[in-house]
Amino acid sequence: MQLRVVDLEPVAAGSGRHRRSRRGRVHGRYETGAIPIPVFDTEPVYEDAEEEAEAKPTLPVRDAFKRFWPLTKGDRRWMIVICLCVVIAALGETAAILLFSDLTDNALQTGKLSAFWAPAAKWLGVTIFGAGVGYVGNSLAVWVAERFVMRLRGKVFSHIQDLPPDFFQRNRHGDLVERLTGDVESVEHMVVSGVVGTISAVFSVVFFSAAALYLRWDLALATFVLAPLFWLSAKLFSSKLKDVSRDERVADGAITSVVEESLGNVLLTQAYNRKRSEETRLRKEAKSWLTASVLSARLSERYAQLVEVVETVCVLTVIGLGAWEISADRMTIGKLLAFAAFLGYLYPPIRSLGTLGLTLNAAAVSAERILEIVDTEVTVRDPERAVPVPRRVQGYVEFRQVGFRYPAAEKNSLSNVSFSAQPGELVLVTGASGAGKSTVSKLLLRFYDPGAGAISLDGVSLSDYPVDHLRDNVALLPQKTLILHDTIRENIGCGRPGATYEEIVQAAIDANADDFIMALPGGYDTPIDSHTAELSGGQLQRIAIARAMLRDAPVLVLDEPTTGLDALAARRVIKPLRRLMRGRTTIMITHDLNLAPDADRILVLDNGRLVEVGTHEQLLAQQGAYAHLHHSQNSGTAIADSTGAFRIPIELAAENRIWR
Ligand SMILES: Nc1ncnc2c1ncn2[C@@H]1O[C@H](COP(=O)(O)OP(=O)(O)OP(=O)(O)O)[C@@H](O)[C@H]1O
Repeated sequence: MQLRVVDLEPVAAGSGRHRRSRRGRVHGRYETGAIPIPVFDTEPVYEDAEEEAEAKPTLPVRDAFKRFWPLTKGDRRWMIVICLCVVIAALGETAAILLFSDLTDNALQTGKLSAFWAPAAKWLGVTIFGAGVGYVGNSLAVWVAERFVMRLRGKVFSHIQDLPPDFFQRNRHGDLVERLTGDVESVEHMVVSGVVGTISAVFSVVFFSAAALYLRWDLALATFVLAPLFWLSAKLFSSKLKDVSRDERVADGAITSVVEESLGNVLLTQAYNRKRSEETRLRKEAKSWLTASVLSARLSERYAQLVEVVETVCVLTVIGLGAWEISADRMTIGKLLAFAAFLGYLYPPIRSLGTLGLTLNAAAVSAERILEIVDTEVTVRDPERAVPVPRRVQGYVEFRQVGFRYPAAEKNSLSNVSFSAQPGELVLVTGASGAGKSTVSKLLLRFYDPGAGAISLDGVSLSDYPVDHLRDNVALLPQKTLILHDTIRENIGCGRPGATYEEIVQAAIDANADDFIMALPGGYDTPIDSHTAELSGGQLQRIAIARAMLRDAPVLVLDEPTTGLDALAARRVIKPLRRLMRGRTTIMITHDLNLAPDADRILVLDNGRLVEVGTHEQLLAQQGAYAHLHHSQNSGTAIADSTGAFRIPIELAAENRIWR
């Protein structure tokens, strides 16, 4: 009938990848091996060792608790039920021990079997009842704790998806994953398990102390005097364990980083014969990890053994005192055994309460890390009051004196940019690397709102469109081909949820993708991802084009659609792209001036300013920035783009007029 619902001891060592979940864990009756390693195992895996060593929670535990407590709404009644189960189970255990004492004194000592049955039946009854209560309480505790984790993770996940692109540039993905997993669980240790566990520990201590006092108040007082020894042991080891466990986590994080980076750069490693140096890097980090984890294990073991010794000292002291009392005929053997049993129950919750502060501090660090996400403001929201907007826009785009600066940037990325695109027009935005081209696309998709000026679609400010509605009307084909880890069918189908199989196939046919998809053994049901070996970069791009076809948005934003493709692959992509652009307003961000003659208008950006506007012929005639860019490509003086790739000279494509 054990019901120590929650482990109050600090989270076990190891980073998220090596963490052992301790939620819902039930204390063992005489458990001394639960090693309270005071680890803040929720700090960023990727931070510098020095930085990490200094990380301390600056958020008071009480404030952290207040921020997350509202998430228990709806489950608080269950938490009360769990606490009731805890109280009943503690009472049951107390009763069982008293019955055991009764049984020993009345049945065993008197040697009459008839004296056995009544207390034995009561003891069995109490145990069965307690087992039922324990089962209900423990199951409920795990259920409530998991629901809290699910709710908190869902909330943070939902918020994170609305955050602007610069948030993801500032935070490493591995660290965000860690916050959504390990940190969320750590907060649960404070809010749900923490509350239930504290109540559980307090009631256990009260009942077992009361029973011990009832049995023998003088022996009970001796027990209480010895209890601080547990607290002293925890204190003796806590700071050392904290430091060494942090080192372990830092090393663990470093290993993860090396592996992640190495796998991500495997081509570089192989092409430049860096295998040895990568292995050396891993070995170096693995050595630090080994040292730290062995040290941590040794310290933990020493702590566990010390607690064993302390507990044995306490039990022996009490038994010694008891033996003295028995020899003087002031105590029965049954009472002494019952008393020793109470000690076995009493010390674990005392130990838990002693290390409560460490658990809460660890959770407060996690809470801080989660709040950093939750408190990051979503920069774009739906309009507060509904404005009538067309369901499907015509595609008239206008930028009016738009200025924009990224959060925390020192200078504007766009200044005073004005242009317009009529429905069905192709507007090409070009300029040197860093000129602000991609920023135009981010503002059009409303990842950010402009700091100055206005952007409108069909004459309605973008901020007056509900965000989802706007993005239904403006489709983005980004520079990096975005491929889901799913089947080809799903990858195309996500362009328009609910699209039929026939519509998906038609989109693939229009994107010149059907042939190579059907040549795959699994056809449209072939699972793919962005590193899939069966498909080339150009083929993946055509799947992305098919997705955009299916989306059928009146406005299209193409961000460097041929970047990363060789001339042949680029040529294969261009036909379907032209099909996609037909009848839609297209804003094409590109360095590649091969595409310029097709454009109705070309915008040349320089340092965030619009320096030239016109058709290909007009701008060439002007002999300005555009003519210079064009000349660079045309003369073979290849210019490097943001990715360091060099553009093909314009003659290459001009031979075939691939855009025509
Ligand atoms: N998240 C950001 N925070 C601060 N500055 C940024 C951010 N993103 C971009 N910038 C800056 O804004 C300017 C314009 O960037 P943008 O990506 O629009 O240029 P681009 O013309 O598309 O460049 P490229 O051709 O290299 O992709 C650059 O100076 C860039 O450093």
